[in-house]
Amino acid sequence: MAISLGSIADDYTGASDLANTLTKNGLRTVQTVGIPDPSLALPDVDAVVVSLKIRSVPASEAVNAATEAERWLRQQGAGHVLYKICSTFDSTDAGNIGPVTEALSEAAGGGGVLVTPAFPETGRTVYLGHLFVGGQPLNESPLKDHPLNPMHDANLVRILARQSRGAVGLIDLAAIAAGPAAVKVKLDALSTTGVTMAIADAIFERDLETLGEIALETPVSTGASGLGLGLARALVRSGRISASATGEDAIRPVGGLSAIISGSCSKATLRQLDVAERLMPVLRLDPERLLAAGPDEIAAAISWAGDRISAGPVVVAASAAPGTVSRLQSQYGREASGHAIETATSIIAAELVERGVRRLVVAGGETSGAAVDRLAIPAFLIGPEIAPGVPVLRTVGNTQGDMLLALKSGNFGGEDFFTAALAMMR
Ligand SMILES: Nc1ncnc2c1ncn2[C@@H]1O[C@H](COP(=O)(O)OP(=O)(O)OP(=O)(O)O)[C@@H](O)[C@H]1O
Ligand SMILES: O=C(O)[C@@H](O)C(=O)CO
Repeated sequence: MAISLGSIADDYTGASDLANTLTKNGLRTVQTVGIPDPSLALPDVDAVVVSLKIRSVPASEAVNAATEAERWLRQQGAGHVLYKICSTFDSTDAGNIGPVTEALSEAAGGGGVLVTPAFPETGRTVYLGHLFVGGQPLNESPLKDHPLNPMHDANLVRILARQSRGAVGLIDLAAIAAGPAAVKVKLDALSTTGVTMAIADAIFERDLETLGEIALETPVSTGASGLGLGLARALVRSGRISASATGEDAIRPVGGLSAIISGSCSKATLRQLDVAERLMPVLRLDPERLLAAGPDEIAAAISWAGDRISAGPVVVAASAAPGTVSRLQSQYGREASGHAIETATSIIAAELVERGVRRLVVAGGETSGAAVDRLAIPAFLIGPEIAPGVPVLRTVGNTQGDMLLALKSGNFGGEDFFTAALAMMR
């Protein structure tokens, strides 16, 4: 297998979002969970997205995991490696976007790296280095209340500079509108002044097509699904790939029971849970009790779900509104509470799979990572799209047999997302 494009995703929902975009743009794509064991038979594909869980870990850990994945992707033939970050630039002043991007670039011999989280299909645009989420600057959007990385600055040049060793520049919309040659001139000019990473503006898909063409000439880029779209279209335009992917094969029915697990506290997920409550049984976990009386609260949730699940899908959610989340965090600490809740939701997910769940929806990037790790699923084939950024996934090499999953990024999906997902997972 020689692949054309490699990607390292900093969380699992982000990986499936990117894999969805690559598939929609014609690239046969597989999503692996970490670096796959050599014994895992992967299908013949154009692109591999390695899912890591490195968005909220210490920077040195993220750098080590990402550089190891980069080495493996190069061994598979990847000429270009995209570091997939969140379209809302989820990170803190300690990292990890800057440190990982710099490490990947150094491993590939250096040179200026294009960085853009723009993903216009989901309302993420970048103008003069400022990230907008829908109509709001990042720091006024719901991301200001994110449980793990509250975003209080919309200026990506500033944010990236705070977490990086090298200088950060800007490639503005004027350069991008002038086409690939102008972007290349600007990137080269910035590199000669010592800039190692350049935030690139992008508002429309055509901007990302321009960026994709130039990124493909470099060994490494950093961005969200929008840049993936640009790279995929550039590969197809160049004739290196024949755009044959459809995703239909991945959606063959698996049967079994179905369940939804949510640890996402994003505004979109909270609304989706309210809507689901009218249609199916929803258990709201008590996070306070989860932290104080962990195993008992987990056992009670498993028993509640076990009593209902043969009659239809059930939802188990730790999700709460920003005020409740910050009260819990001030009592137990941000990382400790997040980690304890992820552990609880992943145990509940695994127990439900033990009891026959084969169709599983998980909401939240960290929550999905913890659940998929506990289930020890090695890889996914990418099926059709449920909502922008969220495909149906079919397990590859899963010891429990074939399962269908949907890993939903917190802010993605319409208010009926959960029923829409289950309707596509038979
Ligand atoms: N009630 C709660 N109080 C405090 N933290 C919570 C609560 N419920 C869930 N969490 C934690 O909040 C974090 C939510 O992060 P997660 O990445 O899963 O969702 P998200 O941020 O909405 O999704 P994404 O990263 O895909 O946008 C997790 O660490 C989870 O354990
Ligand atoms: O890019 C996005 O917004 C998502 O794929 C994601 O990474 C959220 O966790």
